[in-house]
Amino acid sequence: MTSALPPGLEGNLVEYVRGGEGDWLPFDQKRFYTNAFVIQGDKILLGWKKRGFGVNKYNGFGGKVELGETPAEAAMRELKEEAGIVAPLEHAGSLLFMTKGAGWAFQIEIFSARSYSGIPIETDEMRPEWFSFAPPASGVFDTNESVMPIPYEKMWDDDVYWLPLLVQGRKFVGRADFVMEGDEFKMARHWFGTIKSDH
Ligand SMILES: Nc1nc2c([nH]c(=O)n2[C@H]2C[C@H](O)[C@@H](COP(=O)(O)OP(=O)(O)OP(=O)(O)O)O2)c(=O)[nH]1
Repeated sequence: MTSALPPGLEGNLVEYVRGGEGDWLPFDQKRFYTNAFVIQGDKILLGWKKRGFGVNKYNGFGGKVELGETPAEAAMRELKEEAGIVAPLEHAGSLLFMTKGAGWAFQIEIFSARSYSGIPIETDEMRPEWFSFAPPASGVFDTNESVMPIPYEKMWDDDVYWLPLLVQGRKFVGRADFVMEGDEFKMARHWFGTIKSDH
């Protein structure tokens, strides 16, 4: 399917999902961030963000790319700083994330790994917790399950569109624009694609 890519995205992308309305938000520069997810069997490690941007949401581990670092180096550093573990991270996708009024965009390089060493620990920034991405044998999750399903309702609104691709090992590129509604960020428009050679 051919459709115009949102501003700021490029490459040989095939639309996977889009939604929302209104103009894409304008930006004049990108700032670079990382986010890393560790998978073990049918479980994924998320962290409950205890402070700062995205507080009180579950997310992968990540933050700003510092001067002189590559995104891959920053992703390794942040995973160690925020969860206390080391993992062979591989690039999984890219997300251009905008908030209304900022005037600049977050360029977030997303990484994943299927093994790790060390023991996940709670840090000042994150409380790590395992979640399941496989449906339980019964088809229904009950609250006595020791590992709960991925808590999309407590994550950024766009994650539900690309985290399943990450779990499947399919590379993705997307954009998500957010506006404030009361004291909450709400997604106003989004577009996600997969990379053509991936098909
Ligand atoms: N899953 C997901 N993560 C997002 C979205 N938007 C967004 O900024 N993030 C991530 C990218 C970064 O990992 C994190 C924001 O970085 P941060 O503010 O924690 O950066 P930092 O750790 O360097 O900050 P600090 O320690 O210097 O205070 O949130 C999103 O829509 N979905």
